[in-house]
Parts: sequence; C-alpha cells; structure tokens
Amino acid sequence: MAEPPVFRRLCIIGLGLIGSSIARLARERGDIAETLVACDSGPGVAERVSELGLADVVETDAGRAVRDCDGVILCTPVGTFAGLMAAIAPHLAPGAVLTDTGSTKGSVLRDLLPLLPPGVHLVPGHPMAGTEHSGPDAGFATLFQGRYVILTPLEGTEPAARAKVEALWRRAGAMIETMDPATHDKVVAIVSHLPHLIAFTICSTADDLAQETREQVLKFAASGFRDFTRIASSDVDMWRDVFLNNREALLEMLARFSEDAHALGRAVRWGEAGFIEDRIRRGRKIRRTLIELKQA
Ligand SMILES: NC(=O)c1ccc[n+]([C@@H]2O[C@H](COP(=O)([O-])OP(=O)(O)OC[C@H]3O[C@@H](n4cnc5c(N)ncnc54)[C@H](O)[C@@H]3O)[C@@H](O)[C@H]2O)c1
Ligand SMILES: O=C(O)C(=O)C[C@]1(C(=O)O)C=C[C@@H](O)C=C1
Repeated sequence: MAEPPVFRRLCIIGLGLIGSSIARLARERGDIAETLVACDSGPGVAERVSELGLADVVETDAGRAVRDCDGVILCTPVGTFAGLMAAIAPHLAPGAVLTDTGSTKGSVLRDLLPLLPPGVHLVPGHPMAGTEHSGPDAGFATLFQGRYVILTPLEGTEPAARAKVEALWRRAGAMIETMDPATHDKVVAIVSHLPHLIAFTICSTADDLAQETREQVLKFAASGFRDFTRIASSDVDMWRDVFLNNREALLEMLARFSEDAHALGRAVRWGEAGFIEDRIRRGRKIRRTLIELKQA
C-alpha cells in the first residue's frame, strides 16, 4: 500500500535548481506533500513556476507562504536566511518542521536558531548534489538519486521531526549521513568550496593573461581547462554567499592547499621528479576511488 505523504502542506522557499528539483520530485511521486506551496521573490520566477505547474499555490511573500504549513524548506542562497527567518518566524505554525538545503551549516544555525519560535522543529540539511545551472528551469526530479544528504540536527531534536526530513530525502532516492555543523563545514570546504574557488580563480587568471598578451588564449583550451569552466559558470549569488558564510573553514583549506601547491612548484623548480610523480599518482588514485564508488 502507498505510504501517506510526508507533509500535509509543504512550503518550498526558493524555486531555483534545488527547490524546483524538490518540487518536481514531489509532483511526480505524490507522497511527499499533499499540498505544495512554492515561494520565490526573484524577478519572473513565481510566474515561471506557475507556468511549469510546479506547485498548488505560488507566492512571492514568504510570511504568507508558510502559514498553516507543517513543513518548510529553505532553498535560497544562504545569505538570505537571516532575513527570511525574520519574515517567516511570526507565521510558522506550531509543530512545523523547518529544514533547508544550504551549502553551509554553521551559518544556518547562527541565522535561524535565535528566531526559531518555540514548538517549531529545526532540522538543517544539505544535499550533496547539484549542477552549475540555476533557476526554475534547471531542476530535475532525479537530481538527488544515489547522492548523499548531510543532516546536522541539534541535540534533543524531536525524533518525529527528524524522521520527516529523513523520509523526504529517502523518497528522493538519497542516502543520509549525520554530522555536527563544524565537521560539515570543514568537509564541504575541501570537497566543494575550495574546488569552486580554484575554478573561479583559474578562469580569472587565464582571462588576465589573454588581456595582457592580446592572444586568444581560450581558443586553445582543450578539455582540462574546460572542466574548470563548467564549475566556474555557477551562480554568482549562491557562491558569494557560500564563501562569505564558510569563511573560517574555507580559509583554512585554502592555506593548506597553497602550501601544497607551493611544495609542488618547488619540486618543479628543482627537478624533483619523484615528488612530482607521487602527486600525480595520488590524483589518479582518488579518481579511481570515486569511479569505484560510482561518484565520478
Ligand atoms: N546549486 C547547487 O549545486 C547546490 C547544491 C546543494 C545545495 N545548494 C544550496 O541550495 C540553495 C539553493 O541553491 P540553488 O542552486 O537552487 O540556487 P538558485 O540560484 O538556482 O535558486 C535560488 C532561488 O532563490 C530565490 N530567492 C533568493 N532570495 C529569495 C528570498 N529572499 N525569498 C524568496 N526567494 C528567494 C531566487 O529568486 C532563486 O529562484 C543554496 O543555499 C545553495 O547553497 C546548491
Ligand atoms: O555539480 C556541481 O556543479 C556542484 O557544484 C554541486 C555541489 C558540489 O560542489 O559538488 C555544489 C554545491 C553544493 O552545496 C553541493 C554540490
């Protein structure tokens, strides 16, 4: 027999890549929310969400959108969370479960907890799935299939609230891991935030060089550089907010990376072939490990 929907009335705030993927999934499955409310304040987004038929109710005002909802999921850039929380807190229904998909977790607790009304349950989350595309047309229902979702629940969170968020992600086909926010922020700093910082930087450096030399450097880019440009084409608002809200862990990883890059540079300068080979071998090994885990 089909399971009952996880939520009676679920409000998704932010209908970009991630929010519209959850909406599409909820529409397709029918067992995530009985009624789906979509809220987006971006220019033309609410109209597009209506055109695409992604929700039963479409709003642009977050306070109005969350009224009477037993589930609310924030899918906007993390820099918007404090302002959004101030707007929705007075309207959250007692007993509601509040979750999110933000890429940083220490900042989410910092921004949401102080205004959390008594009786509303916060279960922060982060799907480790995405693409370089953004907006309501970019989403797809299978985005989370076979991917990890990291939850960073607070001690003492009501088990029933946590179970609802876990059920949502299980129905999305995801695997769930639990971590404390500081560990989460360190892990994603190395596997997600630093790679983006490097990709944005390498593109700027190549662009500077092209301007200095007046050569069409980019037309000679084969697949190595192109792989970086895919990552570097990601959304400006989202990544500005990620960098500014995971400052400490990102700067720590950047410092370690810079030391290691200098060491490799030194080996190149002094012709230390063994050191260079070792670094290349480690890269190849990590790629093989990811392929074995089917994540490459
Ligand atoms: N893109 C990814 O690969 C990825 C992966 C995992 C988690 N995340 C996280 O999920 C969240 C959403 O990312 P995305 O890629 O879907 O972004 P996106 O840019 O595709 O969509 C964000 C949407 O939020 C809307 N929005 C912004 N401020 C708002 C506000 N105050 N009120 C209502 N709507 C508002 C925008 O109009 C936009 O439609 C971010 O916190 C991001 O860090 C992103
Ligand atoms: O696939 C991509 O392009 C992504 O950037 C997805 C990605 C990542 O870095 O892996 C980006 C941000 C997230 O918070 C989680 C996933």
